[in-house]
Amino acid sequence: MPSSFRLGLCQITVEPSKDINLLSAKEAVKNAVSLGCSLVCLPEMFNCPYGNNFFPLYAEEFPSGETIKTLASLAREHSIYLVGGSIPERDQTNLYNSSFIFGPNGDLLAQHRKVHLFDIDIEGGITFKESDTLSPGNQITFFDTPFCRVGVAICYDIRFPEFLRLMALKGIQLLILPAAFNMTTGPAHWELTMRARALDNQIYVAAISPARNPQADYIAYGHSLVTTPWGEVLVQADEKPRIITADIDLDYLTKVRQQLPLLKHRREQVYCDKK
Ligand SMILES: NC(=O)CC(=O)C(=O)O
Repeated sequence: MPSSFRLGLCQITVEPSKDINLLSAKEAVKNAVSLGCSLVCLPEMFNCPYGNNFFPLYAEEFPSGETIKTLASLAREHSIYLVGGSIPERDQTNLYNSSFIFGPNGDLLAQHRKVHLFDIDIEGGITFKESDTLSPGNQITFFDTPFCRVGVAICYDIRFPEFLRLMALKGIQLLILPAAFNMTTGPAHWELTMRARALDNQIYVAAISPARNPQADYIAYGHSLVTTPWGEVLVQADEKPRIITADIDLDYLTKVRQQLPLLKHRREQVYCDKK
């Protein structure tokens, strides 16, 4: 099993046109591959502006949707693992915020439906209610590669430590998080939350945002980043369209876990004790 590999994060701008978004995604994935990446990731809602008025209009069904077919053929064409950010997915009468993950032969390896819906109302900041149009998923998601076990969650899911701990206990070593924090929560919590989840689970965390688009109703923060199992930021973009890469080193992860054995030192019985 190779002990390191290169990860590519495609921070593309999301426009009102789905066609333009698919072209940007294709171009960015091609560029990430030319930089030597074998696992490539796109942002949350990369084919659709982030808004309840857009989700039903841009939603696609598996496997016939245009974006879904594009992702499968991109993975096959470049022979890569592709975490297809997320898109609005229609399944009968429900809509989900879903990530489709494809392997090097273009087969679907996993699908994650955002579990924690972003229903918030921050005074002087931002109000959003995903549950006006979306339904929640109900499970954790991970898949295996020749390099390591990879977990996938979407944006607000990262704020729930119990959820990430479940994934860590299933053996994930890298979390891929398509995400779109905003101009209120991004500056306050983006880096802190990614570093905290990486540190407490001793995993790599890669969070992929859309580039900041000041014309959008919902303005994404940008700053896609990768953190190490030690809680450091390995690489971070600014707010512009960028491709960033990171070499994920599984020997380093093992060393951190050996020297500071947090997962082994858990006292589950104490945590479950009901007084
Ligand atoms: N957009 C989200 O799902 C989450 C977010 O912006 C935040 O947690 O902050």
